[in-house]
Amino acid sequence: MTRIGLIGAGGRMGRAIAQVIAATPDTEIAGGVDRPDAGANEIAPGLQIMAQAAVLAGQCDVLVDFSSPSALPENLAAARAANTPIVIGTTGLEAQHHALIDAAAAQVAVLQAANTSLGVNLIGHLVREAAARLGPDWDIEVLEMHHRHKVDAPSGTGLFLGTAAAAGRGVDLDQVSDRARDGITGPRREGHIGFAVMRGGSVAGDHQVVFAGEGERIEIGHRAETREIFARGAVKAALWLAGKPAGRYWMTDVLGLPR
Ligand SMILES: NC(=O)C1=CN([C@@H]2O[C@H](COP(=O)(O)OP(=O)(O)OC[C@H]3O[C@@H](n4cnc5c(N)ncnc54)[C@H](O)[C@@H]3O)[C@@H](O)[C@H]2O)C=CC1
Ligand SMILES: O=C(O)C1=N[C@H](C(=O)O)C[C@H](O)C1
Repeated sequence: MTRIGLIGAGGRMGRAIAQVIAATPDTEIAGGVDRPDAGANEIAPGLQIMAQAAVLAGQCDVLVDFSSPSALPENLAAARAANTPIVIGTTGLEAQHHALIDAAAAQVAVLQAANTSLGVNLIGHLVREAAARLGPDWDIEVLEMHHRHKVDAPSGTGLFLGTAAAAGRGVDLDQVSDRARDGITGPRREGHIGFAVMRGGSVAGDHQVVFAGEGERIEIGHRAETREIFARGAVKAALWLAGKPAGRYWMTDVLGLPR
């Protein structure tokens, strides 16, 4: 039996993951953590949501964190103190968060993934391949749309796909990223990777990478029809990570895809 501790348990993903755990053999919810003021009381009948990740970390085999970037330092500290592996699905992470993840991964198993679905991780590979094979005269744009409640932009997945495209070209995304265009922008900057963001309704997550050449266009995309696909991937990742030695792992390791 693998006991999973859920951080962000009262949120949309926390609740979706709890449902997948309940339907997965030999897996159970050890408990859940959320902000005391979030208004969520029970993660499942009789299983109270608690406030401290440090307590939960000592009661489970693996932590799964879909909460907020501001919670990450405390969650990583809890994982380290209890020597409990942790899956991080939270997005909106910045350089300082990745530095904390790297430091934690020296001591405990950490898997961070902006998107835990099979489909997105597969297209990440296809995008890198396409970018590597197409010349610099093919302009690359990343488009994404999400539900009206999403708080970070571009999405973690959009940035993951942009990073894959940049890696295919052998460049650093930070050096070539165009995140916002407004007003008299001037012509497109050669070699840059653009991002366009839409928010509205209940969209679970749409992503498209467009390679625009002279007279033709290639589009590699993915549409999430339900957040259950992320929840299934998160549980799969947790079961894979439980018991692993310290290190930084990737969703591609779980899915048997090239890194
Ligand atoms: N990796 C993936 O495949 C996916 C990642 N996400 C990401 O997961 C995160 C959560 O998404 P949703 O569930 O839609 O958001 P949500 O807002 O519904 O849930 C987040 C939960 O975390 C809780 N939380 C916030 N700060 C906390 C803290 N300091 N300690 C404990 N709990 C805290 C909130 O109270 C809330 O209940 C976002 O960053 C989102 O982008 C979402 C879907 C898929
Ligand atoms: O907030 C969401 O909902 C999602 N967030 C992740 C992201 O930022 O890429 C993954 C998925 O697209 C849904």
